Amino acid sequence: MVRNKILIVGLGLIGGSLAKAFKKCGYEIHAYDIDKSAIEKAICEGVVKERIDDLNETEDEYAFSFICVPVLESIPILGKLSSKIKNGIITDVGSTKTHICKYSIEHKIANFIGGHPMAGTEKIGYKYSFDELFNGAYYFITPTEMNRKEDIEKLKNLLQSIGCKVEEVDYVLHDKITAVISHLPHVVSAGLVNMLNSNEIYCKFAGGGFKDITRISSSSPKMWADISISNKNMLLELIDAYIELLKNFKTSLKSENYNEIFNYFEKAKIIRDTIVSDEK
Ligand SMILES: NC(=O)c1ccc[n+]([C@@H]2O[C@H](COP(=O)([O-])OP(=O)(O)OC[C@H]3O[C@@H](n4cnc5c(N)ncnc54)[C@H](O)[C@@H]3O)[C@@H](O)[C@H]2O)c1
Ligand SMILES: O=C(O)C(=O)C[C@]1(C(=O)O)C=C[C@@H](O)C=C1
Repeated sequence: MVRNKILIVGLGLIGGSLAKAFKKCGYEIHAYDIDKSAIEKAICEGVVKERIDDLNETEDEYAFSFICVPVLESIPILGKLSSKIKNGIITDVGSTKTHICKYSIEHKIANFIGGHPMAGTEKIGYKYSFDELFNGAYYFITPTEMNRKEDIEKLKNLLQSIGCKVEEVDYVLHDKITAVISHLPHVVSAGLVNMLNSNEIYCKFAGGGFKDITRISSSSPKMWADISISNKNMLLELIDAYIELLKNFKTSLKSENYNEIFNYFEKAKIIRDTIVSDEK
């Protein structure tokens, strides 16, 4: 294992941004992607040193290997990598953690530690990646009983070196938190856009408010289909709770209960203003 070598599998928005941030810190980056053009671009830019053509041939030479592909693709890749990489730490960036952590426990992959940066954009692919994406962002890691304390510390140190605020959390709790603050909002945002049904008049006049609440609907459909399936049970519960909330609003509106309607908006304003004022 070489201390300064990092393997990135999936050189898209997140993998590319990690590669750029680690390269800036002096690491040598090797990368694998089914889209070879992304890697060729990164080699031309001097971000990636070497393209890996076949994961089955991966050498056990990386201090860290990051799996940065859509979540349903991540598990077979972890299977392949873990049969080759025995010394370095393997981690991922997937938006859900239960599936992959359970897989690592069932297959006794003690050098795998789940991870997930709470930073991203609605853009897709390496060309939109940038080295500052994770600077100042929360980054969940979801260690399990199997992991060695020193590996957890090594991963934390690496992530802190690129500016992340690392939070250790249980993988089931992780999927609950992200279902509330990320997965349901993406389902709702896409729903609002789908309500327009490509109607020309609605699309023409959609203004700032609509664009703000639906920015994230320009994200990768593959990434969000994978996340939805992977966090199905949490998401189903939340969709029920959200429908209930809308039903209550509907009842207040039908009866023109002004106080209830006012409270619905006031409560939201108070909570959101707190979240936004906490941002640095
Ligand atoms: N975009 C975000 O805001 C965000 C934030 C945090 C975490 N994530 C997670 O990061 C991961 C990657 O998302 P992204 O936004 O970088 O997506 P992306 O589409 O920009 O990049 C994914 C890359 O993986 C490659 N890829 C896909 N399947 C592959 C396979 N089987 N083998 C090798 N390469 C493959 C694609 O060619 C692409 O280059 C996802 O698991 C997502 O849940 C995304
Ligand atoms: O800012 C965005 O575009 C995002 O959607 C980023 C976002 C999020 O929902 O906050 C998306 C998925 C991730 O797993 C983490 C971050």
